[in-house]
Amino acid sequence: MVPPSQKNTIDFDAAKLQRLGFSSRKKEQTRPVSLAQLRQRLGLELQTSLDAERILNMFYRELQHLVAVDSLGYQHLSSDLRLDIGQPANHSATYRLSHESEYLGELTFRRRQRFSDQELAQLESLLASLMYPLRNALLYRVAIQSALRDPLTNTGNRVAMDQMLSREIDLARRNCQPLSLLMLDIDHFKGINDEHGHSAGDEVLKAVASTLKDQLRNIDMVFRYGGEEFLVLLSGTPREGAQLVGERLREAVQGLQCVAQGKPVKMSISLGCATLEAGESADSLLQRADKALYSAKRDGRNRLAIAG
Ligand SMILES: Nc1nc2c(ncn2[C@@H]2O[C@H](COP(=O)(O)OP(=O)(O)OP(=O)(O)O)[C@@H](O)[C@H]2O)c(=O)[nH]1
Repeated sequence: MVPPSQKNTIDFDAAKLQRLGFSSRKKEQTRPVSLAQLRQRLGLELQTSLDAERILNMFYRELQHLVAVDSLGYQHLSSDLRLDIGQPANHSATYRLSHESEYLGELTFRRRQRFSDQELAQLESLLASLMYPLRNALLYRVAIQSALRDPLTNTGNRVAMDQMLSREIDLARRNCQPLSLLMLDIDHFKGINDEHGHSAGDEVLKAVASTLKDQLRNIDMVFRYGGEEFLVLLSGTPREGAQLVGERLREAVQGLQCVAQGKPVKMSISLGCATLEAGESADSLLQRADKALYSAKRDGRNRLAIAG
């Protein structure tokens, strides 16, 4: 994604923080403050963002005024959030965070020297300032994620695909790297629905999606493009590599053993593969992949065709 022009951008967080007396300059950051002062500062500063990573980074930075720590680790697995700031060290203090029985993740402070009881008490007191901002950030993250995911297959949806595709095209151009995509469609899916029922059809969609995700390194690059159509984005991958990946996906789906109402469900996919050309738009790349998919269908299905 191209960063917004500096000229037209007001960084509200930075502007607000400077007005409140929080400068990002290193010298001022290390000046010691009292626990009460720091809690007040954190109370103001942490509410300036809804981004969990940013909030934890601010917390880590401000924390140094009172208790110097070498690193801060955080994880909230169900939000797929994991963060390590600073340098590893052997002494640690870990806290399981929760608010009104809502789990908010696990936070670990690390340091080369042991923490004294007084320091631990201070850290615990500061954690209270983190609770609400972190909880809001986690809720925001869930909302954003659900807006970008297809709930049935847990792959990216069309909106996510559009965003990711234009970002990947920009990156591929900037870094002079190849970018390929596979457009794939389940063969005779209408027949599966008709013969086994719509809910069996849904199960097939889920099974295919999870096979695609299992076979690929980066699960964020699988999108449900239409009813029974998926799109796989392969960054840094030239045509030959994409062809190999496509064949692997085709074989994996063919090998799936689904059963509906005691009867086996035969499954296969057809794929169209296209690799970004110099100066090509996202629409043109998608169209070429779609055309290739169409010719794979026309030539008998359960096969991969390469775009011209
Ligand atoms: N179960 C289920 N079916 C869906 C969903 N979305 C689309 N479909 C069905 O997918 C079928 C797609 O049928 P077609 O476009 O004719 O394609 P096809 O039968 O796969 O035939 P080919 O692509 O030519 O091999 C339609 O019957 C849709 O109703 C969904 O979310 N769940």
